[in-house]
Amino acid sequence: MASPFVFSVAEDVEDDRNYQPGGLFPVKVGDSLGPEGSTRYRIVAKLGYGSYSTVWLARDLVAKRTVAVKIVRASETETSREAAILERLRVSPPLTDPAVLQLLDSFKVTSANGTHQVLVTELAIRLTDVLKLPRIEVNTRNIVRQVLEGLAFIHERGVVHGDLYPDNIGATVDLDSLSEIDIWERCGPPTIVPLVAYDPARDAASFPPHLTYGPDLDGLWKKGFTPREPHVRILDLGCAYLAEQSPSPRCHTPRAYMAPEVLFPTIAHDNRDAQWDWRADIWAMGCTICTIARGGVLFHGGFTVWTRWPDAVEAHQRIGWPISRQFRTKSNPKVFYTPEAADALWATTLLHLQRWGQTAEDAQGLVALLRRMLVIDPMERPTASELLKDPYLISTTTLLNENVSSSI
Ligand SMILES: Nc1ncnc2c1ncn2[C@@H]1O[C@H](COP(=O)(O)OP(=O)(O)OP(=O)(O)O)[C@@H](O)[C@H]1O
Repeated sequence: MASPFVFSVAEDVEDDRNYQPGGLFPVKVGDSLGPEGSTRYRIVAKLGYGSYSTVWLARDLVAKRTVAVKIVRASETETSREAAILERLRVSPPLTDPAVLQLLDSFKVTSANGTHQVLVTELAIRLTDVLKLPRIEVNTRNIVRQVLEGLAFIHERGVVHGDLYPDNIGATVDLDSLSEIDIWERCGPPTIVPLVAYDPARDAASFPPHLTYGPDLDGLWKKGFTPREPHVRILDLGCAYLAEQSPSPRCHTPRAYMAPEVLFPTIAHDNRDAQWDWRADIWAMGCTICTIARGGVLFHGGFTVWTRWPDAVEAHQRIGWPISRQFRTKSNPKVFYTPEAADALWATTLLHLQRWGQTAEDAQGLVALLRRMLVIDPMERPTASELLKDPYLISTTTLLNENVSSSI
């Protein structure tokens, strides 16, 4: 469908065709919104957009803090599980730092396009971006402990995340000391593209006057609005489900992070409704930790040139035992597994970790932990709580301050 707007842009902003009944909430910088028609949250800047929402930096004028406001498409508002899941993961004092993004408020707003769920949460940016900032203390063991504490917390509350990969691991940033005026002064005006409808009769209330680009917030983050030791947050519960729900919903984890019990049936038999549970989170978190700790990307989601199997399938076979008979098909690549092949794959990870500043002892400890998580048979994978007792995490050796401010 062609864009109904004259100055249509394709990159780095939401698709303007989503501004129609059932679609996105029309909003712009400077607007205010809140529960029951209040004006509690003032929109300060664009943070991003996804398939179902736009996300904005906003100032909470009541609590005097800076928050993220996610406004969900009208068509998704009834079916979205995110508010219920975030509600379940909300903590109250004395538990204050659970490593899972915290919901602060939720309400609904109405526009010409319908009713939209609004989720007000803490502000968080990607952990991999935080680790590149100057003055940040990168303590890999501490970060691994935090992500596993977050995952244990999610699972103990009966939630399966379902979309774990490095972009969905964040860290807190604290802009509470800055008013909206401070932020505008520091960031300057946002780049905008006017939305001019071809059809003069198009309902002007169904789209904002312009599309807004996110400002470059790097300058702000560099000014020290993040704690020196990152406070990890597991993000994006949009694909999560309650463990008691059966059957499990479709798994949206990217292929490179998808557990074999989901990846094999999906690729081999186009079984897009394969069953999976918290054990698939353990696998995905293992791959995620490896990347965040700079052990490299373990499995690649792209397809090999010579089969219709993604590289990840081959690699899964290398680290595990041969995949079970039920997944073998004519186009299934040869089974590669030998203990030596598995060791070789892990030796590369070990090398990466050491190259990026970990001691041999720490790197070996981390690889041993990852090998416990990345087990082909889901029934053999430990829970996140069990993993928190791994020798790597309870080790009493002095933590090294691996201060690496260069890129990941
Ligand atoms: N709490 C937050 N703090 C800062 N930025 C955020 C926050 N939540 C979301 N964002 C930004 O908004 C973008 C879209 O958010 P999110 O992925 O939750 O939306 P979505 O509609 O569920 O998208 P999808 O399902 O396609 O990933 C993120 O990539 C991120 O850049």
